[in-house]
Amino acid sequence: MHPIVPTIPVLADHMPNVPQVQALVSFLQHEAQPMIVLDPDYNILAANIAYQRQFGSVDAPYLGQKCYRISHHYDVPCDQAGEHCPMRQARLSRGPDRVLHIHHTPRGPEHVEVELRPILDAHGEIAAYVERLTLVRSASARPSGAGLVGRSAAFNAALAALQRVAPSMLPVLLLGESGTGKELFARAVHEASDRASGPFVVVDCSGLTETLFESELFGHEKGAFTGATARKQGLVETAQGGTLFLDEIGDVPLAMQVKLLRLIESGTYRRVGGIDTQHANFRLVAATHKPLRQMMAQGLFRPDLYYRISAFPIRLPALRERRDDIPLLVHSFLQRAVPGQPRLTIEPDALEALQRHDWPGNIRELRNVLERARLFADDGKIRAAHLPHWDEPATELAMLPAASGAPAQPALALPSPAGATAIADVDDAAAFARAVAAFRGTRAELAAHLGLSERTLYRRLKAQGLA
Ligand SMILES: Nc1ncnc2c1ncn2[C@@H]1O[C@H](COP(=O)(O)OP(=O)(O)OP(=O)(O)O)[C@@H](O)[C@H]1O
Repeated sequence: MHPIVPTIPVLADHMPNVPQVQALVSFLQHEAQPMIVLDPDYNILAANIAYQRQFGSVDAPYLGQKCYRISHHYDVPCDQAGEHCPMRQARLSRGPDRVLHIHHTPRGPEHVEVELRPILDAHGEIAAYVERLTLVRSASARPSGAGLVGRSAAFNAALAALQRVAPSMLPVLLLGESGTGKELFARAVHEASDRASGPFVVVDCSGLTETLFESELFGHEKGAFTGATARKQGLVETAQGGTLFLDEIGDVPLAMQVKLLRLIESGTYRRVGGIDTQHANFRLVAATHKPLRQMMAQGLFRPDLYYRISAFPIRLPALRERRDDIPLLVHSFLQRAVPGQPRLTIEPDALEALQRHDWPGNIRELRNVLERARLFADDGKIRAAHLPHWDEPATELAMLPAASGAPAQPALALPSPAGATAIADVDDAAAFARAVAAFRGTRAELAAHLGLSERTLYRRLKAQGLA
């Protein structure tokens, strides 16, 4: 029996009579990555086997179709629909262009990296284009039970930057408000890099004293200080061959910043109490919600360290800058069903209310609001009445769902007297202190209530002398 050799589908009538293009089409057949050949008028002339497998669909023939129809369901090229069109760019520069798009695929919308290269004929004219498509697995454009989700322009810009930098060894600096997903992004940088099979080590730089910071990071020798009964491996050593994520780098004490700089510049360090030089091997990702440039001007952050870590800054958008993503995030979180509890759905009025809110606590706050609403959704449907009353004056009671009109609610022992501060006010130090004083519950509950991470809450408490 002869094996069946699949042939590359080609739109023969439209194939340019250019030998290079024809040779290319047969060459592409054996490429592992999905590729198509386009004419200068956006028509798909040929597609390789990998493309057929990943993007082809029997119900939607693509040969002879416009690429923007197939990938975006648009009637006009991407640039006329408000998106970046790589063909337009490649035509202008006569060189390759790369862009991150969301494509319709047989599985639904997916993030795809598109690279387009023009093919020139003997006269130097563009005869065709080759488009290579790479599925981006770092984030989902559909509701997903885990990982990063998003598809708004602001999210896509951050994701495109992540895709660019991940394969390199450049340090990455993630900048964004609390709860915008800095840790999740850092993990995604690691997973999209060559070091994905190595360790991903998180160092929380906040709340660590100088001595603790040094021994946590570099480890210590036996007998280095009272209580050092054995040699301890530091986090830099744990991160060997992987990624070291320095979370809240803006909180590193000045005296430690110089040691951190030395580590990053020389790739070497010494254990506390040790004399041998150790060699580090990690990729650095750092994050902060603090204005590092401003801190630099105030003498609170070393410029040499700043320039070292900020080679590739990525700004993570606040949730209010990516409101289009709220339905997607909501459906993703509702998918993350609690074991033993039925899946929830959300009514349009609730979704609208969520899209109107400003989300000072960002995605973490959204998760918490949904977790709370879950407790009131007796019939499995989240309604606007199950959400906090953001329109009312900022009191703790306004954070409770309405008593009237809402379906019977459990008598939740939700903390707090009226007059305590709600989420929107926590940037104000006095209001924050009042909220803390008025709150009755655990630290974790207080953090959830304020839309802060426990770490951020701890930092704020310490900074204001309330810890
Ligand atoms: N794009 C996203 N898709 C899905 N979940 C997200 C996304 N971004 C953040 N989250 C979720 O939001 C929560 C907060 O994210 P994360 O801890 O990464 O934020 P952060 O910016 O590091 O916060 P902090 O600065 O307070 O530590 C987590 O539960 C995370 O899983």
